Amino acid sequence: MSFVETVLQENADLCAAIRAMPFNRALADGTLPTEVFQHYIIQDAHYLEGFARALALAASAAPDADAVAQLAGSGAGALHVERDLHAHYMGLFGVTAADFNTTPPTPACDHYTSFLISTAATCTTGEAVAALLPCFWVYRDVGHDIHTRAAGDNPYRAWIDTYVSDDFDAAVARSCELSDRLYAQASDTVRGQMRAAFAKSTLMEWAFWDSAWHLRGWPTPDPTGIAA
Ligand SMILES: Cc1ncc(C[n+]2csc(CCO)c2C)c(N)n1
Repeated sequence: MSFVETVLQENADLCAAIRAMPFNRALADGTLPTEVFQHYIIQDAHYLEGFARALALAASAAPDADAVAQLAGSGAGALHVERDLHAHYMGLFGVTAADFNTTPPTPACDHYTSFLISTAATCTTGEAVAALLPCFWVYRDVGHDIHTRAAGDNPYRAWIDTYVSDDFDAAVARSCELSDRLYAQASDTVRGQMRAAFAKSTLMEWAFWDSAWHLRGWPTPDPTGIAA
């Protein structure tokens, strides 16, 4: 079995749980509370920067020119496409540059981007590419699922349409092909590491939406609870 076939089978329940999340149900029927989307879009802009950094790092260590071109191009492409989407929605939902600049990444966002960056910096290209793949795969999966159910006047229509476009499908296919190619060339040890990296990032995709739905930030220690 190819890498993609293997990990989709191994993570089928998790992917189904992601499609069923309240955040994604509310996105599909257009009832996602404004406050939740504002929180999400700021965190997603932070995520995107970390994701692009991880791709650039992975590109620098890739085993051949085709992989370097794909990873470096994908990082630049991601920043262009998703930044436009964020700018559109930040404008629509009244999120200002000051709001973004004064809102740090949440634990869910920070953990996910830190994982991607450290994997790209310290592990094999196979592992890095496997860690980066759920970003593409999960959004394609959720995008198609929501698209079939979403109402025409849904305020999140532009968001949904981005992830069912032919361009996005082609980008997902290229990421799957690179993962399959590196998996086919990898040792059993690296293959296991690639499957684990994919599962971990998929779980962090779940955690990212869960955190946004609950408007989670950093815990704030109670100074009165500190022993004298
Ligand atoms: C937490 C989180 N995960 C994945 C994506 C989707 N995404 C971000 S960059 C990129 C590559 C090309 O557009 C894709 C698919 C997101 N927005 N937020």
